Amino acid sequence: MKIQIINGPNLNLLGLREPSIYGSESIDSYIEQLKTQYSIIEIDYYQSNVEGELINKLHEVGFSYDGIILNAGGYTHTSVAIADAIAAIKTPVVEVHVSNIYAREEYRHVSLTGKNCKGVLTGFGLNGYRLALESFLK
Ligand SMILES: O=C1C[C@@](O)(C(=O)O)C[C@@H](O)[C@@H]1O
Repeated sequence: MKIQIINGPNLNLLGLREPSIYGSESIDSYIEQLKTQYSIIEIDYYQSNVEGELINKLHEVGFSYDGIILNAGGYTHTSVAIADAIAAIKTPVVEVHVSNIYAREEYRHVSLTGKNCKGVLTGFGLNGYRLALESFLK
């Protein structure tokens, strides 16, 4: 089984960025733990701060991988183009947010991308990535 994790803008700074909201664990060490814990799954990790690069990655893996876990960061609330890319590909996408977007500013309550996803996990911290991974095993 091949799973692609895609993180969008500012998520390279997880661990450093607003730790009261996003926690203090770095994403790189978290991904390493996931790879160790789920060694039977091929887990690839990609991060970009650039909208078009996220779309290119969705196209690249979206016809061959078994699942995509996407945290599009702030683009979640603004990007028609990423929502269209999710609709265009074959691989199911699970959307993840580290924070609970519904408990935050009103402009974060709308996810343009979530509608085209298999499901959305929000507010479980970094554990959301593991829960999303588990959802592909069932
Ligand atoms: O960059 C992010 C991170 C986020 O996607 C999350 O993981 O909680 C929530 C978004 O509103 C925000 O812009």
